[in-house]
Amino acid sequence: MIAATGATGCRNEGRNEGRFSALWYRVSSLFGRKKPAKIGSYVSRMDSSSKKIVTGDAGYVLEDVPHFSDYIPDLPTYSNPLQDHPAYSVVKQYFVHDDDTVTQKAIAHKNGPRGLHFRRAGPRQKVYFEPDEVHACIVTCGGLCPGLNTVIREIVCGLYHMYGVKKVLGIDGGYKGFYSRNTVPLTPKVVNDIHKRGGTILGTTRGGHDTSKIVDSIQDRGINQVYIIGGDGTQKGASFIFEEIKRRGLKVAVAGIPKTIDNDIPVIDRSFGFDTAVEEAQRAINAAHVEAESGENGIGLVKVMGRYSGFIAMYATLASRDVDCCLIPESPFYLEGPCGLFEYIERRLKENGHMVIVIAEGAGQELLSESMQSADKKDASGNKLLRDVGLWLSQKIKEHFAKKAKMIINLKHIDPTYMIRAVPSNASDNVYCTLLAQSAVHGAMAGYTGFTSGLVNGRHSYIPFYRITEKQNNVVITDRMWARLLSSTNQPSFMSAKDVIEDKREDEAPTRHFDNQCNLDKSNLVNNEIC
Ligand SMILES: Nc1ncnc2c1ncn2[C@@H]1O[C@H](COP(=O)(O)OP(=O)(O)OP(=O)(O)O)[C@@H](O)[C@H]1O
Ligand SMILES: O=P(O)(O)OC[C@H]1O[C@](O)(CO)[C@@H](O)[C@@H]1O
Ligand SMILES: [Mg+2]
Repeated sequence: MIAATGATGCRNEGRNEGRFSALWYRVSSLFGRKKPAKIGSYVSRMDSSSKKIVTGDAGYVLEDVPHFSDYIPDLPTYSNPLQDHPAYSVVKQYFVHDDDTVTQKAIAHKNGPRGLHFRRAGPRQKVYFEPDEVHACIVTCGGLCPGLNTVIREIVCGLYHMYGVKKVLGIDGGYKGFYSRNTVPLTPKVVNDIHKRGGTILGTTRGGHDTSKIVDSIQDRGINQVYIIGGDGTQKGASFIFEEIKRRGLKVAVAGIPKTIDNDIPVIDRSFGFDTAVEEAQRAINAAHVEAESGENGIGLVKVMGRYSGFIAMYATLASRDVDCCLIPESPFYLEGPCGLFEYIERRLKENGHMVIVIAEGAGQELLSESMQSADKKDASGNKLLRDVGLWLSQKIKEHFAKKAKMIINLKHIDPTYMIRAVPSNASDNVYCTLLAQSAVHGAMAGYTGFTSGLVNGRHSYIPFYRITEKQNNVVITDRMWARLLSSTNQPSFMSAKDVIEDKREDEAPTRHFDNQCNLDKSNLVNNEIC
C-alpha cells in the first residue's frame, strides 16, 4: 500500500466522505491497474501515461486532472469553509457540481461529436485540507509578464480570506530558489499593494530546474500546496515536479498558472498580461505613426515580443489601424523582388507618404541566419536566443532605399519590447489574474493536483499539464484572423498559392489526427477562431 509520507503526512482523523469513489477510477499507474470502469453512461480510464480520460455519450470526452484520491487512498475530507463565509453563504449554487465540465470546442455541428471537455474550475463542497494544515508556496519562473504580482496577491488573499490559510511562502527567484535561495513569508498585508507594480516581487529566473532537489525542498519544508506561475517551460517543469511528488506518494497539490506574454500556451483562450501587452504596444505604434507621418517618406518600425508566436504583433496591428505591414514568425517573408517587402514599402510610400511596420522579434530569423554568421546561442532554459530583427530590418531597408531605390526615407526604429512586459496589468488582466489565482486555490484545496488553471471558451477550467505542454499556440496564417489582418493592412501575404495549399495540408494533418479524439487541434486556436 502507498501511504502519504514526508512532512505533510497522511492524516486520517477526519471523515472520509468516499468522495468520487463512485465516479472516478482512482488508481494511479503506481497500482498498475488499468481496467476501465463503467459508471452510468461514462467510462473512465487511466491510460499508460496516467491520463484520466472519461468518455460519455455522443462522443463526449473529459480529459480530467489528477486528484489525491488517484494515488493516496482513504484521505479524510472536510466541509468547505466557504459554506459559512458571509460573502458566499447567500450565493446559490456557489459550489461547482462534480459533473460540470467545460467544452473545448465552442462551435458545434448538428451531428458532430460532443467533443473534448475539461473539468470546470471553482470551489467544491468538500476539501482535502484543514486550514491550519496547509503550507503553501508560490514561485514565478521565466520572463516577466504584466499581472504576475496580481496572481501572487490573489493566491495569498484567496488562501487567507476564503480558506483561513495562514502559512504561505514565496520562493525567491524561480525554480532554483527552492534549493538555493531564501523564502519570503507572504501575508495579505505584505502583498496588499503589489498588483500596482510591474514585475514579480518574488523575482524570476530561467534554468535551474532540478526536479529532485525541488521536491526534496518541498518535502523538507513541509509544503503541501505548490503554486507555479510561468510559461510553457515552467509548466513542463511543474509537470515533472507533480510526477515526482506522486511517485513519492506525497499529499502535495501542484497547481500551475499559465503565464506568457507571447500567448503561446495552447488550449486557453488567452494568457494573462496579453491584453495589457497589446495595449502597451499601441503606445509604441502611435509614436511610430506620429514620427512616420511627420517625416519625408517616413517609416516607423516597431519591434514587439513574440519568440515563436506573433499574437502581440497581430493584435496590436488589428487594434491600431495605423499599421501597414505586420511581420510574424509564422509567416515567412522576403525582401527583394515582386511582391517582396521592399516593393510594398516603395508602393506604400508613393501612395501614402509614410508607413508603419510592426515586427515580432521571432519573425524573419531564417533571413538573419543567412546574412549573419552567429552560433546558435541559448538562454539558461534552453530557449534559442534570437538575433535582433528590428535592427537588421532597419539596416536592410535603409540600404535598399539608399542604393537601389534611390529614395530619401526617414526610418525610425522603436523597440519597446521590455517596456511592454514590465508594466503592471490593466483592469481586464487584473480581473483575469484574480479569477485564475482563485481557481487554482479552489482546485488545490479540493485535492486536485497536476493541473493548470485556465480560461477555456470563457469558463475557468482545470487542464492537465500534458495538454498545456504538448504543443505551442501559434497564429495560423491560413485562418480567419490572419486573413482579417491582411485585408486591413493590405500587405502582401508573401505566400504563393502553392505555399497556401501546403500550409493548409500541414495544418489539416494534426486536425485530422485529433478529429478522432474530438477536434482538439483547431479549437486550441481560440484567438484565430473568433468569427
Ligand atoms: N523541459 C523542461 N523541463 C523542466 N523544466 C523546464 C523545461 N523547460 C523549462 N524549464 C524550466 O522552467 C523555467 C522557465 O522556463 P523558460 O525560461 O523557458 O520560461 P517559460 O516558463 O517558458 O516562460 P516564458 O517563455 O513565457 O518566458 C526555468 O527555470 C526552466 O529551467
Ligand atoms: O530577455 P529575456 O528575459 O530572456 O526574455 C525574452 C523572451 O521572453 C519572452 O517575453 C517570453 O518568452 C519572449 O517573447 C522573449 O524572447
Ligand atoms: Mg517559454
